[in-house]
Amino acid sequence: MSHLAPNAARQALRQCTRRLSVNSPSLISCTPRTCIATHGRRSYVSESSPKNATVTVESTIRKDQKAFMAETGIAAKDAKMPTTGMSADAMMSPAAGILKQATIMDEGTRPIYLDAQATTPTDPRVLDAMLPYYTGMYGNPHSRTHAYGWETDKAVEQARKHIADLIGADPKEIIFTSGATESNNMSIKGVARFFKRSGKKNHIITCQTEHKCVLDSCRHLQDEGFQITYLPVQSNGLIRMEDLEKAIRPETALVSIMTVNNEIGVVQPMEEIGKLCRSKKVFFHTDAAQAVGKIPIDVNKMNVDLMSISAHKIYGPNGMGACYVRRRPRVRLDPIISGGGQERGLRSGTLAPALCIGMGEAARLCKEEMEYDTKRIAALSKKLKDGLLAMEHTSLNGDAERQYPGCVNISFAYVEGESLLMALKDIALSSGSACTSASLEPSYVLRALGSSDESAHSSIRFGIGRFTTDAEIDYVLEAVKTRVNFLRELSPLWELVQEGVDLNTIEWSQH
Ligand SMILES: Cc1ncc(COP(=O)(O)O)c(C=O)c1O
Ligand code: FES
Repeated sequence: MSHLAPNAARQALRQCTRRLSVNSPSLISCTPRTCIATHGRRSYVSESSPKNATVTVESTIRKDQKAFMAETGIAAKDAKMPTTGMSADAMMSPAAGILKQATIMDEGTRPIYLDAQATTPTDPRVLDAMLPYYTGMYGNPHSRTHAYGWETDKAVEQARKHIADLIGADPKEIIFTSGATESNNMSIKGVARFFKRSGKKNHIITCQTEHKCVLDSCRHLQDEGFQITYLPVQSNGLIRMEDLEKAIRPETALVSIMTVNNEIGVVQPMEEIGKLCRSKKVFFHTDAAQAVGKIPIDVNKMNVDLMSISAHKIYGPNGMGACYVRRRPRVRLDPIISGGGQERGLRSGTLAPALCIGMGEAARLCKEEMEYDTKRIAALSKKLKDGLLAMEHTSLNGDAERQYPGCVNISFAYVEGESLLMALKDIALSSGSACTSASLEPSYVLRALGSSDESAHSSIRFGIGRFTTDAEIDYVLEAVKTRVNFLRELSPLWELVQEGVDLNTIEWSQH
């Protein structure tokens, strides 16, 4: 049974505003129960287990929309079905057909969301867990003298336990932060500055394909006199263990290598790195923002000493994260935020209970549903990858085996990435990380893999998440195929390729 009283306010909050497809009727909202019946989305009402929901999750938009229309009385003419094939007329009249379909959407409709690495939608069950801590239960969890403080503290500690359980840690080793950016700053600068004070070590090893917040933290430390080694990666995106071993020196304080890359999804050899670092008595930090909750993580098996986690990548709230800091052997670090000494003195400031509790619930759900989510996401990923790679001149970026399936990065040769993104406006996609998406520079991650500027420019990241549906993938596949073909037809280079000209043999005149 649902644990929530069915009053009007709750009903309103439970209304789902998610749109399943670009062509869904505008302003859809529904309660979880009607939603699961009509739109195939997993219910967050507790009596519905994910297993029971499987049958509806895979239902098609077409069927969903018929049911929705019958239920809401929306006339068929008002609700367009997603077209899974282009009409001959549209193909004949490209500008009027193909791009129009991409850019002109009914008022209120939103693109299909396929950018799960940038952020994930908050799971309604997470929001449910958070709400009481924004209203009645508003105590400061650090207040020790009354029940308001005690009840909030209890819930915050329960959340801490859920996060610890997800990564095989002790709850005392979880420090709440504002996100993975802060956790990365805290780990890298904190360990480095501790060692600098003790005058012992002044060297850090990281990797060229890390997230900007890791690279930038290292650059700041360089200004403070630290030496940094930026390890290269192989063409599959993985580091070479020999390179790491060679780079470790007696002065090395920390190795920071991410678990899952946010642009290409490759999973670095965590256990091997951890084993090597432990044997050399070097602390091992990992940015696991894209890994925790998605793949099994055990900080002890991996010999990880510090780990950065983000709540909004696991269907939890934005502006929330955690840092795992090992207690045995104890990791020493200087705090970057000082004050009242909360969070073991490592991160002062009053906690935001609702955010902590939301992150805890998100972690609990990830653990409980990881097997189920992984199966679904892997199946959708396979379908997408197989479909896209069956097109001419497309290639997968990153190692095909050691890759988190929810992150699919594909290069479409002879198509300019920005043009393709513009032609795919009905799908929310990105060519790389959200924080660098405003820049027209080719991705530094793909460049580190050895991609040419052109190839990096023509790459798109497809991020599949918990709420992505089979019908959405069908739509995306068809749309990408049609629009890539359309853009290629406009490209003079493509024409030459079709004529059998090897572009590498052409000497371009300089003007
Ligand atoms: C690998 C990686 N590290 C760090 C971050 C930053 O996380 P947050 O938004 O929680 O600060 C992100 C998200 O953009 C990420 O993908
Ligand atoms: S509209 Fe909420 S998922 Fe159906």
